[in-house]
Amino acid sequence: MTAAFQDFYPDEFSHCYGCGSQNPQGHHLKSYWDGEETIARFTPDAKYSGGVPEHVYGGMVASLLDCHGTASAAAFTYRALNREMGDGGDPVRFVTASLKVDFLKPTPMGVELVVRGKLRSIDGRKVWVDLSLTGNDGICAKGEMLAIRLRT
Ligand SMILES: CCCCC/C=C\C/C=C\C/C=C\C/C=C\CCCC(=O)SCCNC(=O)CCNC(=O)[C@H](O)C(C)(C)COP(=O)(O)OP(=O)(O)OC[C@H]1O[C@@H](n2cnc3c(N)ncnc32)[C@H](O)[C@@H]1OP(=O)(O)O
Repeated sequence: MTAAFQDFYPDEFSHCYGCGSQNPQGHHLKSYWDGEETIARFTPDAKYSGGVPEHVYGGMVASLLDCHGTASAAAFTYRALNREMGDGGDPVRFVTASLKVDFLKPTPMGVELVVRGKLRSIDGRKVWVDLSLTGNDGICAKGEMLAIRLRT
């Protein structure tokens, strides 16, 4: 089975509520390559409802974009450096500096959501990632992330 980007986070940095393997209460989001883009799939539990039970609340949408975006920034950088995650070299780790979310329409509850990441540009430690979240009827939210590579 293909490893997710988050599977390469060391345990001590894997406590993120959205994507950390060491957080038993967390969502454990997993991100993968999909050609030149990245992809993650997630079906929120019914308790993450918005104003009505049929819709997912905006914080969950932002959280999915956030965690998928930072993982994608790392993946895009490894690929740009012609490296593989877990290659034993200097780790490439990112945190979110800025995340803009446009909520285009309500995000449906009870269906698998698909989060996609596309590299816009890399400039030194700064990586811009374009994000989208799709429900069963098209794109519900778009995101623009600036991720910053942590100094090692
Ligand atoms: C943040 C905690 C650090 C501890 C985490 C430790 C380890 C993490 C390890 C691995 C990560 C692995 C997995 C990630 C897991 C989950 C991630 C989930 C996603 C998140 O949930 S993550 C949490 C939310 N996230 C934060 O909690 C960040 C708080 N923040 C900071 O920790 C600093 O702010 C930082 C590091 C971002 C930058 O600090 P810094 O000192 O390294 O760099 P500096 O300030 O020099 O910025 C360098 C260049 O970025 C430009 N720049 C910076 N910020 C900008 C902004 N907002 N808008 C436009 N441009 C900006 C500057 O203008 C400059 O540009 P230029 O080079 O052109 O001058």
